[in-house]
Amino acid sequence: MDEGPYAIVIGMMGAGKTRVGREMASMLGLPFADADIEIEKRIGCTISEFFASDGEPAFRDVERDLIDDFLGSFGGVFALGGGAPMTPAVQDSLRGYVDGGGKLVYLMADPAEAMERANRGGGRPMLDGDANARWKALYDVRHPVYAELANVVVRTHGMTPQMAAKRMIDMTNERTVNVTGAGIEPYAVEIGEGMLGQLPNVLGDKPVRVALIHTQSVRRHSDRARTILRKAGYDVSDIVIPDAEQGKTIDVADGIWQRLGDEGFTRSDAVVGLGGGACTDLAGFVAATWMRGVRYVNCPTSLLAMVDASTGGKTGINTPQGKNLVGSFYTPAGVLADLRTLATLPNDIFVEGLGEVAKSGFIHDPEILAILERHAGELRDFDGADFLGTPLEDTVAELIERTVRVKAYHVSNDLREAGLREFLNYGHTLGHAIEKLEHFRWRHGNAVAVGTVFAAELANLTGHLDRDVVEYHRELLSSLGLPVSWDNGSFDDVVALMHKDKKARGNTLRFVVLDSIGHPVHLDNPPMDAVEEAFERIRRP
Ligand SMILES: NC(=O)c1ccc[n+]([C@@H]2O[C@H](COP(=O)([O-])OP(=O)(O)OC[C@H]3O[C@@H](n4cnc5c(N)ncnc54)[C@H](O)[C@@H]3O)[C@@H](O)[C@H]2O)c1
Ligand SMILES: O=C(O)C(=O)C[C@@H](O)[C@H](O)[C@H](O)COP(=O)(O)O
Repeated sequence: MDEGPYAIVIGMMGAGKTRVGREMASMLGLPFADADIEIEKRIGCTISEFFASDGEPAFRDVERDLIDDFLGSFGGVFALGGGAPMTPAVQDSLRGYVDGGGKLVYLMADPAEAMERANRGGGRPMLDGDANARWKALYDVRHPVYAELANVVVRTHGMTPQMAAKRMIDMTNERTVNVTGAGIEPYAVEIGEGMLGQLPNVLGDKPVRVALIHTQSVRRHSDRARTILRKAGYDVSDIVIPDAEQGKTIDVADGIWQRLGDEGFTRSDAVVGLGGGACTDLAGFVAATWMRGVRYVNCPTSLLAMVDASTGGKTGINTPQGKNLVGSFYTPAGVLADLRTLATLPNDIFVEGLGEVAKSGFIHDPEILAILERHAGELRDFDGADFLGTPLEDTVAELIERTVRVKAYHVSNDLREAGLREFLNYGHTLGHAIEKLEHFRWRHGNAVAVGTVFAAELANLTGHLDRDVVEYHRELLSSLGLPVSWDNGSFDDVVALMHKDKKARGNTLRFVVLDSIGHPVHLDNPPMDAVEEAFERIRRP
């Protein structure tokens, strides 16, 4: 969300909207505004006086106008009066705010505490008479409306204002995408700071032993996960695998099967994969195969794993012949994308992940492309050490959520890749060949980026795509620091590898190309001279 309040706080009188909202704003270094205070400035008297002179309907009109003004122009934390969300026009505005990515926080205090605070000092026209009875009656009417409108609910019982503000910040950073569909046990992809803390909730109480599979490079995060798991009472086996594609092999899987056997892992035990996409692919493969399938949770720590690899249940390993040639569709019990892990992610690996983000924009969500365009410079200069708590974190969280939504849409409708899901493979037909020919020294997201330019060229040569969209691929990807050309292999070698692509059928090569942005189509068996010419075009820098 680029414009409008960072967060809007709603809730009952006395819930602490002003106190906690102000605290939250100050922690974030943002301005704070309270609608009631702003209204008093606008009407030139107290709200009680205005109620007495003009009545509640006139007050609600002023309130509605002011809220609309602030929705369009105020960038901080905005607390509304308790009755504001009851006005239908305000409800419409708040729904629009949430639909546009806004965070509408329902601050829920303990009723006794809230009543006591609401009564303190008087001056609340809505509580005239028996204040507690009035508060309760209002609560009965307002609570369902608040709960329906808000996309974040924060319970503050027993918390200091500082604790509640911190909780609001953590919760407003959380985003959830649900994956459902035929053949899928529904699960959630939870995105936000501190998500690793949810591991015990997602694993549940059936597993006694948990295999925590990770690489050395994410030790800091796996240490945290191990502590969380041990505190929750699990018997944790810490399993370190070789980094990146070296971990996606049958030998590594075999080593883990041996350990699981030696350590008495049963069918009710579980696997946690914590790391980049290579690690989550391997961990998922182990989970899918151990005793024909045990529960597993993915904790992606790279951008690419957060936006793509951790969701959808494609698990697998490479073989000497090619990429991901052995594996299964096996759905995780949950995905916890803890943004804190990005603090250690090197710049080049973050940028690589943007390749899959852009792919999802090209095939399905043009708003992703618009966000990438608007923030290209900041994204290209990503520095994990200086990332958390910045506006860039919010941008990245939105990109992750949107990209996971694209993935969830395709996976939910076609888990086993009978057709629709193949669109997620945009750019991969050449991309996987490049990775293999480069002996995996080229990163996956970089290879996919070049692969999307190749697919765009092929679409242009076969009459699907206008030239300017091909050039748009090059411009956008280059602006993000991604490669758009590759010249380190022969056409014959590339074609031989393309025949091993999982979209190929018999001797037929199959590609995903675009008709226009957001409209992918299948392209089966295109003329080989067009494939070769598209390849020639991506060889030129
Ligand atoms: N299953 C799927 O649907 C799917 C989708 C896309 C990609 N993939 C697979 O994912 C892999 C690519 O994923 P990737 O780009 O994450 O590569 P990767 O797993 O090789 O990770 C990249 C590097 O970053 C390191 N790293 C990861 N998180 C880190 C962190 N927070 N701090 C420091 N270092 C960190 C890793 O150890 C590794 O060295 C490929 O094998 C690809 O085939 C699978
Ligand atoms: O989830 C999918 O389906 C994808 O194709 C997502 C791809 O981005 C991803 O790289 C996937 O691992 C490729 O799968 P493969 O079947 O082509 O090996």
